[in-house]
Amino acid sequence: MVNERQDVAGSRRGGLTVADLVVRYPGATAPAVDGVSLDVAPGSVVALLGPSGCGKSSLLRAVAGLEPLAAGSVCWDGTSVADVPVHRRGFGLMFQDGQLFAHRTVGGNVAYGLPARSGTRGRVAELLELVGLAGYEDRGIATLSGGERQRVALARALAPAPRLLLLDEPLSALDRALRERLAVDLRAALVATGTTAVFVTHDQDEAFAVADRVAVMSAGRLLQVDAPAELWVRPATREVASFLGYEAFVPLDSPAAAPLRDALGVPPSGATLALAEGAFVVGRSGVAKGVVRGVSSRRGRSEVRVDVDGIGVVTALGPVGGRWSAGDVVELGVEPDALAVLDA
Ligand SMILES: Nc1ncnc2c1ncn2[C@@H]1O[C@H](COP(=O)(O)OP(=O)(O)OP(=O)(O)O)[C@@H](O)[C@H]1O
Repeated sequence: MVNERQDVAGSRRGGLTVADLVVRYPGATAPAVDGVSLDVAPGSVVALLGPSGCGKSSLLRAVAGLEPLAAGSVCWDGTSVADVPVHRRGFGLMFQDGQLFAHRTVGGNVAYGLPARSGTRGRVAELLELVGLAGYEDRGIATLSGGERQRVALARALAPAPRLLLLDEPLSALDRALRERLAVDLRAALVATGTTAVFVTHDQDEAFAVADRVAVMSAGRLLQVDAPAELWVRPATREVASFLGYEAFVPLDSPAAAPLRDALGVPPSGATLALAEGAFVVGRSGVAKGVVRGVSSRRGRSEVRVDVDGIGVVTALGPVGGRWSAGDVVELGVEPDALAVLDA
């Protein structure tokens, strides 16, 4: 387990500081959040990433003030918010189903939460433009697609310029293509407004697309907190690596790992090498061989399940339109970006 250690200056640091937080539900055998410490710097976006039931929402809700803390603290700019009621914390919330007001127009939804004064129209227009819905003010909520509704929910959440925006799986009800597009737009809107945010998701790609730092959670604890690229290249443990999508693990000093070591330029050691999908590429100048077990296609590219001696069955990528049959022996090249070395 990692925890972001509070240094001596920790209590003076700006933004959100969660320390040793525990959330326990009545009757549950284990705490839902089990001693989590995490800092979110002003203007930065942190994703809480982990499998279903690991405690992401409980942590978010505790920060919002919607769940009582069994232990630990939640501070903003170094001051505890324990005694501050939910609506006074200045934190915004956005959920999977945007919870829009069906009887209000788009503009009416976005304006909700803004003080009634002149200039509201301009601010609403500005926010709608920010989320890619310029000119939607008078549309009824019932006439919008799911993706448009979440864009309105985002505009509404950003409208009062919350000092912290808490987003609980805001894209997970949408289909994959839309989710990928909205994740990019969501990040752009958060960055453009300088919003400090915590974003809950169980989707690695989404976490990587939206956040400056990703906090990987499991069973109520934080396993690793790092920038996306850092996390991908240096997952701290096998559990983190597996959750990120690494699918095979081999000792770095095993004979089967030799071509992979060469591709990475690392010497043999007691460490473990993790292989993600695409670590092997079919047809690229061969440094290894594999036996084809099955072939599928994703976005035109071939995904070839290959059995590599000493490694096992892994997913290699192949060119568009490649044709292989089970039992074929194929030459494999190596893609270093799909490899990571786990410390011993
Ligand atoms: N109101 C509640 N009462 C009792 N137990 C709860 C309650 N809410 C959550 N839990 C339990 O706490 C644990 C963490 O749940 P939580 O919703 O925080 O996980 P999560 O990572 O957000 O999961 P998901 O991605 O499925 O939403 C789970 O074991 C869950 O069953």
